[in-house]
Amino acid sequence: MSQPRVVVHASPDLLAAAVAARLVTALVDAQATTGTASLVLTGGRTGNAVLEHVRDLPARDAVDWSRVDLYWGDERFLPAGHPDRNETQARTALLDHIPLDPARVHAMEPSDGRFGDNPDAAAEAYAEILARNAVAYGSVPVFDVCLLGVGEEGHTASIFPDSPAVHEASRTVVAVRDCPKPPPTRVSLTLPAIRTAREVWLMTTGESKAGPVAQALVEGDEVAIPAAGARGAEGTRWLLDTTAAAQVPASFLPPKA
Ligand SMILES: O=C1O[C@H](COP(=O)(O)O)[C@@H](O)[C@H](O)[C@H]1O
Repeated sequence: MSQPRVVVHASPDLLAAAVAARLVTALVDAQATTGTASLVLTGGRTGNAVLEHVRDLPARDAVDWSRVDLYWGDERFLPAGHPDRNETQARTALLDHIPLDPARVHAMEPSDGRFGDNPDAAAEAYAEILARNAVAYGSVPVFDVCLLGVGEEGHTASIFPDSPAVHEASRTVVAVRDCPKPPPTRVSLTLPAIRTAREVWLMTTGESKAGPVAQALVEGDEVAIPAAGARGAEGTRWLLDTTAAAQVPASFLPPKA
C-alpha cells in the first residue's frame, strides 16, 4: 500500500478546481492506457464541488465519458431521487451533463428499489455488481481513482469510527446502521475494497476536519479514524484546504522554499 502524500490548496474552491483538473487528467491517462477508466464517486460537499468544477471545465471533453465506469463509495439508503442521496447529488452536479453510457453507471440500490427497505440485500447486490465487473479472479473492478470525503469524526465512505464496517475484513460492501451522521442507514464499500483502488484521493476542507486529518496521518489508527485506512495500491493523496491542513505536522508537507 502507498504512503499518503498531502497537497494543500488556499481555499475550498481552489481545492475543488484543482482536484477537478487532476481528475480529468487521470481519466484521460487511464483511457490512453487501457481504453477505459473506472471512477469511484463520493458524496459530501467537497466531492460535489469537485464534480461541479469538472462540469464547467472545457477539458472535460478530453474524456470519453461513454467509456467511463462509475461506482459509488457509499450511499445514503433513501428512496430513489431523494435529494440527500449521493447519486442524486452527483447527477445534478455532473452526471446529467455528460454523455455517459447508462449501463456503466453503477449506482447503489435505493430504499424503495428491488430489495425494498433491506440495506443488507442492497449491499449484497452491489457486491455482485462489483464482482461481475472484476477482472480475473478479483472481487472488485480495477478502480483507477477512488474519491473519498472525510467526516468530522474521521469517517470515510460510510465507515464510521469503531463501527462493524471498520472491522470488516472479507466483504467488499456492507450495510451500515445507526450512523452518527444522518441518515442513519447507508451502504458502503469496505476498507479492503477501497484499498484495491490504484489511487485513493481523500478530499476535505474546513476547520472541523483539521483534527481527524492530522490524527489519521500521524497515528494511522483506522478504527479510531477510518479515513486513515483508506490507502491506494499505487497512490494515496490527501487533498486539503489550508484550514483542514492546519494541524498536519510539517513533516507531511513540502519544504518551504
Ligand atoms: O455523509 C457523507 O459524508 C462524507 C463527508 O461529507 P462532507 O460534506 O463533510 O465533505 C462523505 O464522504 C460521504 O460520502 C457521505 O455519504
